[in-house]
Amino acid sequence: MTDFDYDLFVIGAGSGGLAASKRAASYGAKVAIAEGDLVGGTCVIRGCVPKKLMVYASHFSHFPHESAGYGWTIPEGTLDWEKLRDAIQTEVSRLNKLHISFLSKNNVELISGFAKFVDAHTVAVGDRQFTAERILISVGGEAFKPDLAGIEYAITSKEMFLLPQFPKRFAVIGGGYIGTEFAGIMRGLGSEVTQIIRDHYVLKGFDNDVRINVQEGMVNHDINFHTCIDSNSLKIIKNSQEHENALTIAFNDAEGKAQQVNADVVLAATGRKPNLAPLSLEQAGIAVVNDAIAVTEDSCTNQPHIYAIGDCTNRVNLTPVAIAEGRAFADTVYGHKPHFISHKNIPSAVFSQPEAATVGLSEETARELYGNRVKVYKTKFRPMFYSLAGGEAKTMMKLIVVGEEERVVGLHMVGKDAAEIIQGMSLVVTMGGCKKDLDNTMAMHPTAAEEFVTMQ
Ligand SMILES: Cc1cc2nc3c(=O)[nH]c(=O)nc-3n(C[C@H](O)[C@H](O)[C@H](O)COP(=O)(O)OP(=O)(O)OC[C@H]3O[C@@H](n4cnc5c(N)ncnc54)[C@H](O)[C@@H]3O)c2cc1C
Ligand SMILES: NC(=O)c1ccc[n+]([C@@H]2O[C@H](COP(=O)([O-])OP(=O)(O)OC[C@H]3O[C@@H](n4cnc5c(N)ncnc54)[C@H](O)[C@@H]3O)[C@@H](O)[C@H]2O)c1
Repeated sequence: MTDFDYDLFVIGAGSGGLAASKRAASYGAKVAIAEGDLVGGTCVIRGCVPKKLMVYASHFSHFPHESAGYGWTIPEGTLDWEKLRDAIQTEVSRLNKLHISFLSKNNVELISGFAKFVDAHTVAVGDRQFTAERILISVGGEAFKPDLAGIEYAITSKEMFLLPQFPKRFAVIGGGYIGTEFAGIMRGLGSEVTQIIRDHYVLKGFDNDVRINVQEGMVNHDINFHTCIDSNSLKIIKNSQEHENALTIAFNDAEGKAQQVNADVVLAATGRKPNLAPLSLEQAGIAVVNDAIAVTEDSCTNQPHIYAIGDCTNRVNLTPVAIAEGRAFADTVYGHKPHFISHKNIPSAVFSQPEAATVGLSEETARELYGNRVKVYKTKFRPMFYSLAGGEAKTMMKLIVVGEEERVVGLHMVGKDAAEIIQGMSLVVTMGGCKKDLDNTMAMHPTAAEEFVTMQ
């Protein structure tokens, strides 16, 4: 028996908080979860799920010309944006209700409202206060907009799902996951798209071949690029109503020459930051480092009974990671099955067009770590689908191996079904497999994935 209202109070019902609260309750803990917005969090409400549905929607525009080579005559279609937007919101709302019902089925009490610390064992939600033996912070992150003139005219990924009108011209600032994914989505849905980035290529931090091949594919889909721009010179100007487009982005290019891009909607996809300001962390004496909650390997903060998981800790900001951290916390603290997750070799996909997926080390990082013990196998080909469909689409696959035994330390792919293929292939890296294990695996023909087991 404790004198607290709850054994565990979870702040934030997103991917991590939902997973942790249900797992802790399954071990018999008395659990409450506070959510200030819609249950489901970034991934379900304004991230992975509605984004992937938009990716699917954007693929249909390729059908008329791709199917022509296969003998079909499918007329060019038109997009009803409001219908798509509302259908996605209906699905989001179904998932929101489903997650609420999962909480109640798992005996987790939902408390609606934003929570903040009163002291190290007390949390306030509105004018109610709750005490708990342990507290888990899983408040996620929010879009970060740089301090540029006119930045208030740019929207963030959150508003992309709720656009009142579909933009004829769309511009995105940023070359990370979100900018690159939305550039592809909006192009596929019919906008004229310009992506404005600070580097030579999108997706900094990924293997260079991935970066180059994604960008080449995007250019082939008629996405305009401004690369190596001077980000200090960026500004967004609101145009008068007579102007063809609502906004103009002005900036200097690499040579210092002034450039302008007109657009109806500008997306600032310039990174995300942990959502800590409303929490009053100082009331509980919780340490923050580089704008994120500082945690140990087992997700414990500097207060031994307060834990933090997911994007608010800024380790690897992906849904499966937040879920795994949440479950590891609950298993360790309430299930007496202590374990923590490894943040190495986490597979990830960018749902750009072409799609990219990766696990393990890039060639550049592998060479830094292992020098000339690194060997690279690489292939680039036109997938069979396009032999009749036409077009320039290519698939690139790359295998990074180390040492005489040729241990596989990295796998990278750009092209159709990259995410589905790399999810399966990631097992080789996790299990410490070698090139010979791939060689000993019989190919499945005709597939694109078979290239990974037949590369010479
Ligand atoms: C556009 C976009 C696309 C993405 N696509 C992918 C993808 O394809 N694959 C992938 O793996 N990841 C993707 N991500 C990342 C993924 O969404 C996050 O990594 C994941 O949601 C993190 O989970 P979390 O539990 O840490 O936080 P969140 O899911 O953000 O949940 C935090 C919750 O806490 C609530 N909250 C915040 N403060 C308080 C408070 N004080 N009191 C009460 N509640 C509070 C918030 O309202 C929110 O519901 C995407 C992100 C974005 C923005
Ligand atoms: N498919 C997925 O798994 C997926 C999809 C979307 C988001 N996410 C997660 O969300 C996180 C955030 O995504 P993101 O794309 O917002 O961030 P990011 O950190 O991946 O990219 C931010 C981009 O903005 C640019 N930038 C930053 N400040 C700028 C400035 N002042 N001027 C011009 N450019 C500037 C950076 O150079 C970079 O290209 C990702 O790191 C990822 O963890 C994952």
